[in-house]
Amino acid sequence: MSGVHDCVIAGGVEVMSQVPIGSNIVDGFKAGHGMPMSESVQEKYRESLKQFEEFDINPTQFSQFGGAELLAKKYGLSKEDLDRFGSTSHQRAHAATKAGKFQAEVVPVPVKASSGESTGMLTEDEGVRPGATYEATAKLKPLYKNGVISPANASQISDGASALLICNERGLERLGLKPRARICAQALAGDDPVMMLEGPIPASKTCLAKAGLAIKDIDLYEVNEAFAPVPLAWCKALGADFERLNVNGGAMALGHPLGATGVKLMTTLLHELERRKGRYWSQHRQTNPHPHWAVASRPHQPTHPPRRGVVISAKPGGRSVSPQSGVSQPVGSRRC
Ligand SMILES: CC(=O)SCCNC(=O)CCNC(=O)[C@H](O)C(C)(C)COP(=O)(O)OP(=O)(O)OC[C@H]1O[C@@H](n2cnc3c(N)ncnc32)[C@H](O)[C@@H]1OP(=O)(O)O
Repeated sequence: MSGVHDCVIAGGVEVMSQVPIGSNIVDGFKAGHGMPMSESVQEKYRESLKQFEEFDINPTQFSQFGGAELLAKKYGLSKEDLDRFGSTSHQRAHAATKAGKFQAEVVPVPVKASSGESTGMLTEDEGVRPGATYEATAKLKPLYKNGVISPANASQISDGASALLICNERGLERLGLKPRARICAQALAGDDPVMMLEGPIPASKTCLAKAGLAIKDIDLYEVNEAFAPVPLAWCKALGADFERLNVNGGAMALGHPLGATGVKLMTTLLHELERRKGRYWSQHRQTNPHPHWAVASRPHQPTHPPRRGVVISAKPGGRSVSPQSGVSQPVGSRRC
């Protein structure tokens, strides 16, 4: 809001089935606008990009898939670690769906067949595999030579939408609303653009310092499962408790409709924290090509439950190639 607006609707709509990740790069290239990774940028990171050779990944490109492989290697995460987490994500998402935990936060979507005929309402996220087991995920081959990333430990390509109203005190007064949560601190961090997926770690450390909190103070955390190594590396680096991480499953099961994911995570966290009568939650995601973001919040008095759309699984149509840049904010200290 940056001191400009009193009320802001944050959210996003993503139709990855029609507009795959990286489409703007592909279309821009076809239109003669070149590629985002110029030769000078590639030259700057030439030595670092050589790390991709081990996985037979084109070393002239910055790839999130490559970044996920590098992250797993750096944090000593095996394919078994990632696959176990992948199946846990499905099991947790299935248990939460079955228990009706998402009902209050999901806006059912009317569905039409391609013939135009109405086929009813879609009320649940589509990507969850009720019978997911480690044994089944372990059978999937890695996408790259010497790699550990497979479809079962990467986020799903999905369609989805979400929205959230954020106000300052004046905005709340004007609209006559009681808030459900207060944002205590936020942080952005830029990080290694080749590894690229490690950014939630410095962003989280800055955010905790700004909030005057330690990781042990946080009751629940959501770290986006863009790829399984992202939350697992984050957990190791922060000394966080796995049992408080993505407790209702994450993007490996529920999908990652890019522009909608941030608000979806916040909505799910708020509902779960209220159920548990917890105090603080934190949320982290890598937002290539933007800086990585972390936010610590705590609940306020509940009024109207926030809602989100269902996440609809879709077949992938493209691969992503994203650079990432950004700045770290200065660390101030404030107790929430
Ligand atoms: C900034 C950021 O946030 S970065 C993150 C951005 N997001 C991304 O980049 C998306 C990453 N994910 C992807 O690109 C895709 O999901 C991929 C490439 C990993 C996989 O794509 P696909 O191969 O089309 O996936 P698909 O869903 O068909 O699964 C492949 C196979 O694995 C099987 N499978 C997938 N998950 C599981 C599972 N948990 N258990 C058992 N089998 C599984 C599928 O059934 C399928 O089997 P089949 O070939 O016999 O039908």
